[in-house]
Formats: sequence, C-alpha cells, structure tokens
Amino acid sequence: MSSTLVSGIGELVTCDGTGEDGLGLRRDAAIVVEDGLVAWVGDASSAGSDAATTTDHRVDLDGRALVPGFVDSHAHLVFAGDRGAEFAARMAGAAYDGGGIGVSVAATRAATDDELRTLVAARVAEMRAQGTTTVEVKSGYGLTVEDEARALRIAREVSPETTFLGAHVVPAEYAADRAAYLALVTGPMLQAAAPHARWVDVFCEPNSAHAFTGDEAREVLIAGRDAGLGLRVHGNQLGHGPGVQLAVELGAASVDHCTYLSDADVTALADAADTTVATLLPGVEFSTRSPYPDAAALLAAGVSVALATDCNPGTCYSSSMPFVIALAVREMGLTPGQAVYAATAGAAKALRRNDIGRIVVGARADLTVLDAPSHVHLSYRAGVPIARALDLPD
Ligand SMILES: N=CN[C@@H](CCC(=O)O)C(=O)O
Ligand SMILES: [Zn+2]
Repeated sequence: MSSTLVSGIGELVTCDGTGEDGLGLRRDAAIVVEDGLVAWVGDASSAGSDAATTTDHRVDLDGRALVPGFVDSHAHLVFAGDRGAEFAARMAGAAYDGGGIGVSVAATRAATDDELRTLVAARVAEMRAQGTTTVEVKSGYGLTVEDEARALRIAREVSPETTFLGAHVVPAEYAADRAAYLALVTGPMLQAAAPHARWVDVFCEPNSAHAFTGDEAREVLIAGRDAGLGLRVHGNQLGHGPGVQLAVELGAASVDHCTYLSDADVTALADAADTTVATLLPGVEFSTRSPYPDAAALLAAGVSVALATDCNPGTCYSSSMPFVIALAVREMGLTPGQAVYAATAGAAKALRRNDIGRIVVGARADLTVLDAPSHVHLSYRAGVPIARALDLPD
C-alpha cells in the first residue's frame, strides 16, 4: 500500500458537478492518492498537518492546474496505412462519404499482429502525453471474422473500453450482397468479437452507400445487446439520419458525431439525458470541413454532452483532447469550463463509468497536470502542449 500527497495545486478541477459548469473548482488544494485511488481532497493548508506527515511520497505541482485525466470515449486506434492524400483532397474541396475506409481496411488486413500492436501502443502513448488516461478503442478496419476478433484482442491489451464495429462499412467483397454481410456481422463475427468487447457500435447513415440504414443498424445493435454488449452509435454525421432516434430508442450509452440534428433529435436527446450522451467530435468537422454542431444549444436544452477525438485515419487523425477542447470552445460555443467537463466527467458518463472523469474520493487517481495556472489555458493556449497525464510514484 503506497500513498502520495499531491500539493501545490494552484487550481484543482474536480468535475464533481458543483459550482460553475460543474467544475467543482478549488484553489490551493491538495489530494492524497492511495493505491491508485483518490483518498482525500482538501485545502493544502490542512494537508500540511495530517496527510503530509503520513504519506510515503510527495509531489509538488508548484501552482499548476490539475484536471481529471481526459476520457477519450471514441477512438479507432487499430489501423495501419495512411490517408493523408484523402485529407489533402478534401481540403481542396472533395466531400467525405466513408468510401476511404476501404483503404484502411486493406492496409489493416495486410499488417501483422505485432505491427498493429506497435501502432496502437504508439497512439495510446501519444494520447497519454497529451493528458488522456482512458481511451475507448473500436475495431472496424478488419471486417472479417478473424480480423475483427484480432483487432479487439489487440485493443483489449490497452483498454477495457473496447467496441466491436464490424458494422463500420459494407466491405467491397460484399457490395453486391449487403444482407450476407449483415448476417455475418450479427452472427459469426459478433460471436468471435464479443469475448473481447464491452460495446457494439454501428455507422448509421442512410445516404451513404458504405454505411448502414436505420433498419440495418437496429439489427446490429439488437444482436449486440443480445450478446451482452452495451450500445453505441455513429449517427447523424453525414446528414439528418435516424441514428440519434435509434440510439435513444434502444437506450444506447452514446450517439456520436451529431453533426446534423433536427429539433426532434435535440428533444429526444434531452429527454434521454440520463441514458444517452451526445458525443461531439469537433476534430471531424475540422478535418472534413463540415459545419460544427451547436454544443451550447445542446447543453441549454438539457442534453448530456461529451467530447472525444474520434482519432482515426480518415475523418480526424488527431489524438489530442486539448485540440478538441479548443475547437469546442472556439467553434461550438462551449465555455472553457463546459468543454473540460465534457472531456472528462461528460465522457465518463458516455462510457457509463463513475470511477473516472472526476477527482473525488474513491475515484481512480487518473490525473492530468497543466503547465498553466488554469483549465482555461487548454483553449486559450490552443496548440501548445501544456497537458500531460501525471505519473505518480509507485
Ligand atoms: N464515420 C465513420 N467512421 C469514422 C471514420 C472512419 C474513416 O474514414 O476511416 C468516423 O467516426 O468518422
Ligand atoms: Zn468514429
């Protein structure tokens, strides 16, 4: 049993739901961590007399801000290959329709297990260096029984939050027989994937030849639920589709993208705020030149909102939660505090976790330190690497 006193915290952002934006801010705070969990939170002055004398280690943050480790609740990390040329073409005016996913599928299938493992480990390390302490990892670039199971096995080595996304697109070899691919995804592929997955996800876009219609998506989600998996949906990314309504209908934990929302979608999300989180992915709007959804209006309507990177080779090859936070503030109307809450406690809710995303007694001590005096600097100093996950002594 090891304990550490972390003191000199100029601004402690607990995200405990109290105060402005739910940030639960404390000045000149200290915390005690015991065996990886937060054991005490209080004023530095009171820690001086009791906790400091009994803890094994001390870490002094010298006035820096401390926030909960970022929870990146939507990422596709298991892939090989590069689609920089596709990005460049989009910046020159080409539209995104999901067609490029096949390029990543071919490269991923061709990679060895060790090559994929190395790529995934590097991406997780890159995230941690920017303050992310939990990441959800999807399959979806294998699209055969073996390749999807392999992707999830590798994902499980780095995160318990693994998501089966066999219904990412209909692969080229099934283009003439969607029904056969759907039967594979909801049958043998699901059976092979489920032991390594916590969640099932589907790319639901009725106007894309590549993604799945509302009815197809419902089949995938119900099969996943019957196999014991929690539900997530890629919805309303390319246009007004049924993804949001389907996610709410089935009680999914999260519906992600939400780029195009009708008034009825917003009402449905607000009514389902205890169950279904709207996970916004502004790096995707950035990298696909799409309109940003109005996150401030969603919060005002009572919707539960999370922020995530969607790190993937097509629509957002950024692993940076600080980048996402800055975009949400500049382009989606969130305050700096609302954006930090959505990237921590809000995203923890999207994963149905209450042991992460907050710095409160009993939570995991997943901590991110800022080389700055305030959480505001995450968006104020956009592009500057001020955030990193805090490594504590063993
Ligand atoms: N839209 C579906 N899937 C990914 C993109 C995948 C890709 O283009 O490689 C997303 O979340 O944006
Ligand atoms: Zn995605």
